[in-house]
Amino acid sequence: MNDTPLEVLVQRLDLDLPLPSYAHPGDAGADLVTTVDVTLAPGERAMVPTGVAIALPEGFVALVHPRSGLAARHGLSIVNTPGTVDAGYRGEIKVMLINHDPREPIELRRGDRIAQLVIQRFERAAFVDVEALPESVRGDGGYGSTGGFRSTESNNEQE
Ligand SMILES: O=c1ccn([C@H]2C[C@H](O)[C@@H](COP(=O)(O)OP(=O)(O)OP(=O)(O)O)O2)c(=O)[nH]1
Ligand SMILES: [Mg+2]
Repeated sequence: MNDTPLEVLVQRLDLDLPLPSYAHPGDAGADLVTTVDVTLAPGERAMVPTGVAIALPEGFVALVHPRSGLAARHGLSIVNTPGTVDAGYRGEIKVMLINHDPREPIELRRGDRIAQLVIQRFERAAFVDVEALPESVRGDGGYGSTGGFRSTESNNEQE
């Protein structure tokens, strides 16, 4: 891993709240907080503001990922996980939270860490229109073609 961090400009739209921050050295995700109190009923979703806008360098994307602890403990996730923040986006980063718990509401307080931002390089593709694709070993097998949980399981109706 490159030791020099990538410089990302952050505009704090709420100066009482912190910049995105990594909990440990080497972490991939920098935590984002909510600027508002919000309660999510079971099954409910909400677009939650984080109080930050960023300017990514060209060729980078920021992905908004759920936090696994909140998912495991409370069933909190993100509807469009991972959310995609484009390099050209200058608006506030928002997180489309969802409460997957069937029974318990989730109460979030302003300043709570609700999601994490992972910054990555990406490739831009030139999409080339062709009539046929090169062959591959997998071919068009998918959607469980290799079996289920155990590799011994029968995997399709042809067997
Ligand atoms: O979790 C997210 C996902 C997206 N965005 C912002 C940044 C992103 O650059 C913009 C557009 O996101 P996306 O391309 O995923 O949404 P879309 O429905 O395709 O909207 P658009 O037509 O604006 O591209 O919304 C967020 O703040 N949080
Ligand atoms: Mg889009």
